[in-house]
Amino acid sequence: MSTGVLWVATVTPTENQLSLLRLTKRTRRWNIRLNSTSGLFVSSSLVASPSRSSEERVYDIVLKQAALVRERRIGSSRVVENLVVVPGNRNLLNEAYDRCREVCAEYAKTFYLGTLLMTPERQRAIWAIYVWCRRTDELVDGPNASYINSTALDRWEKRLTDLFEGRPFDMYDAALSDTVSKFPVDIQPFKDMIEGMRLDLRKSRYKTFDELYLYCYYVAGTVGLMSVPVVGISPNSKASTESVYNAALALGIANQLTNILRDVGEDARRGRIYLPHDELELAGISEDDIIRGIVTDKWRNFMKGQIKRARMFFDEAEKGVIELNSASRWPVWASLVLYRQILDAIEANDYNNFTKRAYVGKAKKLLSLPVAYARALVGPSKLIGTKACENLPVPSKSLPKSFEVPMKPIDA
Ligand SMILES: CC(C)=CCC/C(C)=C/CC/C(C)=C/CC/C(C)=C/[C@@H]1[C@@H](COP(=O)(O)OP(=O)(O)O)[C@]1(C)CC/C=C(\C)CC/C=C(\C)CCC=C(C)C
Ligand SMILES: [Mn+2]
Repeated sequence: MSTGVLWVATVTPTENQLSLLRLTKRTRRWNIRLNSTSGLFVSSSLVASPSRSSEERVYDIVLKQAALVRERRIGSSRVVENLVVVPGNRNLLNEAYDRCREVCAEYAKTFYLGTLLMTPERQRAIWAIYVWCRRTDELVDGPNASYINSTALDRWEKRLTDLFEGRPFDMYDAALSDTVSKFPVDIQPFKDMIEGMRLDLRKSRYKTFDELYLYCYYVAGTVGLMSVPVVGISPNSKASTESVYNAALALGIANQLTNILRDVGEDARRGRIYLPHDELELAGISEDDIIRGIVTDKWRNFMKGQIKRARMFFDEAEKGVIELNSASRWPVWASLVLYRQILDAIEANDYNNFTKRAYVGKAKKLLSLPVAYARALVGPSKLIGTKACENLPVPSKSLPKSFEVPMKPIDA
């Protein structure tokens, strides 16, 4: 493959040829699509699905997750068979969480640092969720990936159901089993992440942004939905639960779009293109151009549009971070600020994401932490979204406005 060749096109597009991004409230939430007026791009989501767009379908899941948590139908009442906390088990559980901490500290150093500000119960829970996500991703991306098929993923899902029912298979599962018994975390986003891995096994091209959006939800938006019940919503928040979940989903999507844009060359070498084919076509970029890895003005312009879209998802996510519990805001801000900087790094590399890895240097990372900290000092002040729950006749005791306190003491 002729990688590393930098070719600069002589044609410079005018500003109005660059993609514009629009925020429409068609479905009560954002519908980010590339503008068709320039002739470079079309809206992909509606072209692809004559029925309901992925955004609409995913939004239904968001609503359901928010409702489940509001009604407190998940989490605290679950029966945990094998994890009845007797004195001996408490040590085992501590050890299980400790292993999760080690994995997190090893694989996600900066993020791990951020979690240290959270309450001990929350950090342990986030480590356990992190480890499960990392292991799930490793199934299809790790050293044993070539042995993984849908049957293996079915087995992994069976293990997931078991651990949610209090029958963990190993130590890491035991930590998560304990976490999901203490925090109102639902199984659906976990199942959906496995679905994303299934999709990854059978699909290597995405026709439209609508298709890509669904993939991003599966592998990353789900992380946002899993995390909110643990990081918790501030007791001072006046925002609706849905709007916070929506922001969390947006953060996952933004992170994954960023991942994709950073790894275009690497993914293409693995035979995968996670970019909307219709948008590539309209930009005049062929698959072959991507495989050959040539940076042209067409490519730069295409990338500008994609980066702009990813940033809009980050902006959407920002609105929700301020609504989170004070102690959880710092790690979330830190992860948001650091990930978003990868987009700056792609720009700094003159959009050569074929052969140059966009990364945030150590110094920049360290500088970002106090920035994130300062941002985390700002808590909820304004209303975001509609307060749908306000009109519901719910007894106040059963409606946790925040999850400041875990459902029951961790080692009780
Ligand atoms: C209101 C509001 C904004 C709340 C915040 C909600 C929240 C905490 C969201 C977290 C979002 C987040 C960190 C998403 C991760 C998205 C991601 C990068 C997914 C990656 C998928 C596959 O990627 P790919 O294979 O293409 O790339 P790699 O080369 O493999 O990287 C993942 C790798 C899936 C697995 C995800 C993880 C291992 C990360 C899991 C992280 C957590 C559970 C911690 C989140 C918590 C905090 C406090 C940031
Ligand atoms: Mn991966």
